[in-house]
Amino acid sequence: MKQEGAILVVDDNPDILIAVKLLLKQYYQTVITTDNPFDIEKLLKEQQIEVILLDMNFNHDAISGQEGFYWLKKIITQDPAVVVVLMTAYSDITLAVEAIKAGAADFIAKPWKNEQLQGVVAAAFSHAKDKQRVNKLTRQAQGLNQALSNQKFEFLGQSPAMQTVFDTIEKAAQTDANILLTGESGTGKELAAHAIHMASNRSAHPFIGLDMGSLAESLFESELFGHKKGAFTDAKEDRVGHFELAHGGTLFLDELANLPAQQQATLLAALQNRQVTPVGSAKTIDVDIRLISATNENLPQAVLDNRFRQDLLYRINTVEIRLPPLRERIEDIPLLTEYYLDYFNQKYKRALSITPGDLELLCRYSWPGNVRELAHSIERAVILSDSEYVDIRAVIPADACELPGRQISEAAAENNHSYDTFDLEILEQRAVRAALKFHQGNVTQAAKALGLTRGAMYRRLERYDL
Ligand SMILES: Nc1ncnc2c1ncn2[C@@H]1O[C@H](COP(=O)(O)OP(=O)(O)OP(=O)(O)O)[C@@H](O)[C@H]1O
Repeated sequence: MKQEGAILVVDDNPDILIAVKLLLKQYYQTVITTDNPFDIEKLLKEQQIEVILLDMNFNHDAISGQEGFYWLKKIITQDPAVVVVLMTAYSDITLAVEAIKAGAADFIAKPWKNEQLQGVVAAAFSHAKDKQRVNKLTRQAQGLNQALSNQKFEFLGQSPAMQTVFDTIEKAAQTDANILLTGESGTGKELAAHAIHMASNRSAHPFIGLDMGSLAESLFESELFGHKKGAFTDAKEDRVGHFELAHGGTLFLDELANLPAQQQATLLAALQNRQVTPVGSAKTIDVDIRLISATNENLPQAVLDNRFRQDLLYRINTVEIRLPPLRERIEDIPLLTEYYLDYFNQKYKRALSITPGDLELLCRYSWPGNVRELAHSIERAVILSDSEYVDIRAVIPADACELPGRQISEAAAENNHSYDTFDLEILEQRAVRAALKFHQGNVTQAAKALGLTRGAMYRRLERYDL
């Protein structure tokens, strides 16, 4: 079987070109030849070339090898990943050393034995593959660092609605299916995307997110597919696109509902072909990604309104997961409150608690900004508090505090405990411990909260060895 990849042979002698081609095409998929070194630049732009066999003298009678050095430098500047082997009829050891110092991988003297040429080309090829691998890894690592530096929270929930979400995530994560996450802003779509990635067999590879909503139209292709240096005025360096960064891993495209028609078509083509072409390059790059998309819009409606391509919707929503708004799962509010109170207590070096009355307020409020708003409200409350308790009234809208209340949300309170036992003695012991913790060891207050006299409380402390 022939090895994948391409070799370019550049020599002004047509007999040599024919001889090398006949030999190498038995082993390599693509062997290109040219007698004109001015073709090199164009050929390198048009396709991926791993190895170049380069003559050192192109003018008749030239023997210094200077031309070979000139073209060698040009090639290395244009594509540092290409491996160059220099050839000359007038070999001498000094030239060989100089060529290698100038960046050639090897040097071969004409006339050569076929086995010798084959050996040198095979070594150059494996060197080229290594270079490509290192290049790709370096570029992925840059993207990874960026992705990892984002602070991520735990993805929590104990309501039945969230249990369904977790179950679907677990099932879908094992497959390579494209997943569409829907739900209002702040319901946790990005956290869900992370959770899917971490539960998948792509978790050792990058998770790369891109917010399409904040992407300037002119940067769309460059951000997604990358660009070559000089492709447009601001392209000062080569840039790796998000598709390529996510190779082997997960690409998360957030807020993709408002893409203009042209960009929808471009995105669809990349997803269908599993290939991208950086701006300013003619070479395509194969990409292996799992796509997770997110939107807070109703995409089927957008299709009916002719704002979103139906074929793109079918491509991205193999599995659809809806993140329910927080007001549909108030059972999650106590758990989330406890988590964020802990988190911000640590962050701001405080030890604040929340009163049952304030927890009730949180459970009654409708949270239009969902969990993000809850987390921000708790952070503000921690920052503003002067006492040992957070003051929720100071951070949620005044009219929300005046709502006729259920007493502390019963659903919330009940679901905050998952019963692994109904043994009353064990439950009582846990309640006593929890009350003590809540009142920071103050026995009188804990007894009052439990509806016990101080005497009854002390008997229980003794019985449970607390
Ligand atoms: N289930 C959850 N558990 C813990 N925190 C959560 C949860 N859901 C959301 N959050 C919090 O809310 C914030 C917003 O979540 P996320 O960015 O995932 O929402 P989103 O649905 O992607 O929002 P948008 O549509 O605005 O991009 C997170 O940073 C996190 O603090």
